[in-house]
Amino acid sequence: MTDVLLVEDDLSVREALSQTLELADLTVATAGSFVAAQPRLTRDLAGVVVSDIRMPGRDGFHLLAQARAADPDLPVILLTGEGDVPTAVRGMSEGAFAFLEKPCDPEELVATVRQALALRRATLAARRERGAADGGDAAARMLRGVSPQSRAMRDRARAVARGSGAVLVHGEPGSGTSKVVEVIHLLSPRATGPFVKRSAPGLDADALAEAIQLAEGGSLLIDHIDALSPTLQHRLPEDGEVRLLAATNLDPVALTDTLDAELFYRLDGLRLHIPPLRDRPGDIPVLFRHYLHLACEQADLPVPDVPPDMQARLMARPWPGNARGLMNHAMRYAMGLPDAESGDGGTTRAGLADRMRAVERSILIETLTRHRGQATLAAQDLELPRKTFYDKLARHGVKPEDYRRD
Ligand SMILES: Nc1ncnc2c1ncn2[C@@H]1O[C@H](COP(=O)(O)OP(=O)(O)OP(=O)(O)O)[C@@H](O)[C@H]1O
Repeated sequence: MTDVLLVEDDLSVREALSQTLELADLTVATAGSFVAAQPRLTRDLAGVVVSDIRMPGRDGFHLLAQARAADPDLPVILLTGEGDVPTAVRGMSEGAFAFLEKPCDPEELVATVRQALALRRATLAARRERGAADGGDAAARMLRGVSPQSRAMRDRARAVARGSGAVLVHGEPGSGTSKVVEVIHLLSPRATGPFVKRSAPGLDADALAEAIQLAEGGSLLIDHIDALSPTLQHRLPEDGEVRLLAATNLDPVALTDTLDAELFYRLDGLRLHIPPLRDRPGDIPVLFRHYLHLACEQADLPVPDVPPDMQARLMARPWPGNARGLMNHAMRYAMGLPDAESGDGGTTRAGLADRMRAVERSILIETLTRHRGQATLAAQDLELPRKTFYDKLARHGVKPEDYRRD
């Protein structure tokens, strides 16, 4: 398998670069021209491309265009003469992954290639995953991610679902704890029974009793179990009619402070941990693209390109809000809004009117979703007269009944 396809017409430079890469344990295939490289530029190429710009005949820009035509996600690193800023700017605007000046600093070359390769591997794994997800189970369909951690998490969810005792899912805020709990229910023999979800903060005895009744034959999720009052901890369902599934954003060790020992050990029997997104960067491009597609679909906007260098930057960020933070970021990107976290100017793909329209549409949908499709409540929430609200819905082709949940 090739890690790097190196395209360089000068034999001595080609050999020197090859050696640098091979010393870093990278597998290199070489080509002396565009024509020699062309047949290898395919969607399946498991490596990345490093190419000189100035070559007799078709140059590095032709090669970049050819690579992007074969696969827009294929990272291409271009090499140019010292101080050639206009060429570098052109290369980046045409979608190069990175630009390096010759003679290359070996460390910088290797680091850039490794970064591009990590992205390439994540892209190819995501494609395989997408192929496998069609027709897969709830874990494959609902829990996106191609990292080994995500695979292990899906397997663990399947194993936990087969059990019958209470379950504890823990992970940082926004990492997907409630989503994973839902998947566990859907994979369990109780999948045909109800799935009832209640959040511990603010839950009182009557509401809990009602939830237990509703969940008969199915599962009850108590989200943020750490906030459940001591009295209610004794009123949770016993194993039997209702399966208790709990989620928390705390470390289980901290739960011993707030949970009754008996409940703690009951939950401790089947535990599942969701690693933070920063520990599984391979999942970032997949999740980002997934949410970008959803956001564009919702706002009725064309799906923008996600250039490889942007994907690499996303992978390098710490994502304190985990999957939820990434999802918000994808929504903002879809609408061409500035990036709140990195402070850059964002994109200006759509004109102001289009972006305002997209924002309005997404606020209408979000409000309707929150009020479970009840137009009157949504209109009140947005402080709009009913008629104005309905006019806006009609203009955006949004139907309240699509958001109704009973
Ligand atoms: N692996 C994943 N694939 C697809 N979507 C995911 C994944 N993990 C999380 N999400 C999405 O991220 C968002 C946050 O997930 P969820 O609400 O389950 O997080 P949480 O840990 O319960 O957060 P909190 O406890 O802060 O409310 C949801 O919209 C969820 O669908």
